[in-house]
Amino acid sequence: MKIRVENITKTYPLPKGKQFTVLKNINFTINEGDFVTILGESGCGKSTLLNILAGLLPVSSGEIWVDNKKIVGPHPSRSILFQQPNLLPWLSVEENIVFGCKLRGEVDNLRFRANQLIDIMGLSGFEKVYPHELSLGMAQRVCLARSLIGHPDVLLLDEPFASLDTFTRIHLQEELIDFWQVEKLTVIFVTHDIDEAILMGNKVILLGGHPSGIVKIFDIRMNYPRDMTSKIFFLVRTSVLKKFEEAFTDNKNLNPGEKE
Ligand SMILES: Nc1ncnc2c1ncn2[C@@H]1O[C@H](COP(=O)(O)OP(=O)(O)OP(=O)(O)O)[C@@H](O)[C@H]1O
Repeated sequence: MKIRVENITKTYPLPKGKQFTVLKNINFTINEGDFVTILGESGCGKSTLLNILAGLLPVSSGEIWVDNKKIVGPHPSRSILFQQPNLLPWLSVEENIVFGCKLRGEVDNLRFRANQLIDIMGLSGFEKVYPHELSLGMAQRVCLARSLIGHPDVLLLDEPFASLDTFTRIHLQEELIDFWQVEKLTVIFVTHDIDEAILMGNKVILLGGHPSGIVKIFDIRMNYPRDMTSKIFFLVRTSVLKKFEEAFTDNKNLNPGEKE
């Protein structure tokens, strides 16, 4: 399964007939099994791009293809995880995890799969617990389990660990990498954290400019698990930062809030 993003532009309507173009002429390809991180400064349109890939937002122009099918809306084969946990408060941990599958009637092996994920996510013993009794990190693990239970082909994550403490974040980053390697998922992960982008992605798509375009796509050829203190990590980080600074300098005369 291959995702082709062909020349997409996204313009938001503003009051008084004005428009704001956030993304312009975006082209890239994601291969099956890639772990792609989308990196860029706050407000550059990362969430917009992810929501478009999820089929939750329409493009203004351009097309996105999954194999030979055009994305025209959301689909269970593309699962999305947001920054803040969004569990249903009246359902327990296990009920939250299986909720979407039950709704779609995908009940084969559901309990087995739920138990597997509960185990992998370190939630054993918390199956009957309700969301208000969970820490933020645990709630996000439940959301991750919920987004994985339907065997999605593509997992889309919007800064999923940004609000977590350092230790929980490191733990969940490791778990996600392990899961991606075992299940051979395609992952698209939005972050504004350069270290997280390089730590996790085999490809880093750097966004920049106003409106945002692709500054560069980096192939990160480092083995997993990656070591942030290694020399190679430092060198990759430096080259990503350099590109980001070049893009920023190229655009510095533009007003970041420029509206059309
Ligand atoms: N519905 C909307 N209408 C108008 N403008 C919007 C809308 N949604 C987002 N924007 C604007 O589009 C730009 C990009 O927003 P987006 O949330 O995609 O950026 P981001 O890179 O994900 O930011 P962050 O890292 O802070 O989450 C911002 O300037 C935002 O204000």
